[in-house]
Amino acid sequence: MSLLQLNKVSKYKFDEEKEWLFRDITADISPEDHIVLIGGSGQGKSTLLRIIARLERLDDGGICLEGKASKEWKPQSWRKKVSYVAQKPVMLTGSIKNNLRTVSLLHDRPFEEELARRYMEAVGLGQLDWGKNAVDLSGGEQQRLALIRSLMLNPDILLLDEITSSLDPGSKHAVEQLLLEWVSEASSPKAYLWITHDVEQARAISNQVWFMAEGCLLEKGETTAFFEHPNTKQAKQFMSGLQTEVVKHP
Ligand SMILES: Nc1ncnc2c1ncn2[C@@H]1O[C@H](COP(=O)(O)OP(=O)(O)OP(=O)(O)O)[C@@H](O)[C@H]1O
Repeated sequence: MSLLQLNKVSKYKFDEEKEWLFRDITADISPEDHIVLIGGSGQGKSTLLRIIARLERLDDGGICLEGKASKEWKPQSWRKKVSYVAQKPVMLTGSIKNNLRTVSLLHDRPFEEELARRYMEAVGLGQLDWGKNAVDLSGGEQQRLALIRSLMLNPDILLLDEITSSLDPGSKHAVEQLLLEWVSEASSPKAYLWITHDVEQARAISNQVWFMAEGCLLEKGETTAFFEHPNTKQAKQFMSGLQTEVVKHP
């Protein structure tokens, strides 16, 4: 059963007249899909995530959630079910507590303080004073707070844009563990679509891979199969580039 469908989703580059950034992306997200979205820089991965989050418009094609076209959904109802965590987190004004509460209140959900404390502890933010101004947090602390804000909404699909890019290895591992627990302990199935450039992370946290190259979704497949036997020469080249990087920067 598919939860979200992308049907020929296409986007123009914004600085090039009528040149496609990507074209005809057709794919499904099912309730228990844990997908990593990988590909070279500038392929449009973040743009695709922002389109799915309805923060940017598409130029062609369509998206359905629960079988209903996006234009039939109010943006707020959509965002209760599909929550986006940006690579560069945007903090709401005021305290950490205000950040944790506001999103729940905006979406008509009660604020579950106990749960917020458990999530904060799980990602190593248990010691923070909730009265502290959120904009004064470090980049890595803001990334984790933004993630927890989204988890508090209990969405069906999380869209995660390189959310561990500013984190030390221990904090990165803690975030991965929290997300794995979140999907395994939830009372209803949870999906995520996670952009990462970290192959080890991709293998650890996904059961599906989407690979973007040459302006399209060139490969989709089960994680182990993709990493062991990529089908396209572009995916093989991409993976060998990553291995060279690992050798250069062990
Ligand atoms: N709204 C937009 N419309 C069209 N083009 C965009 C838009 N936003 C970004 N771009 C351009 O598209 C390209 C891809 O950007 P994007 O950040 O989506 O790629 P990415 O695959 O996520 O890259 P990276 O892995 O480096 O983060 C960039 O050249 C950017 O300038």
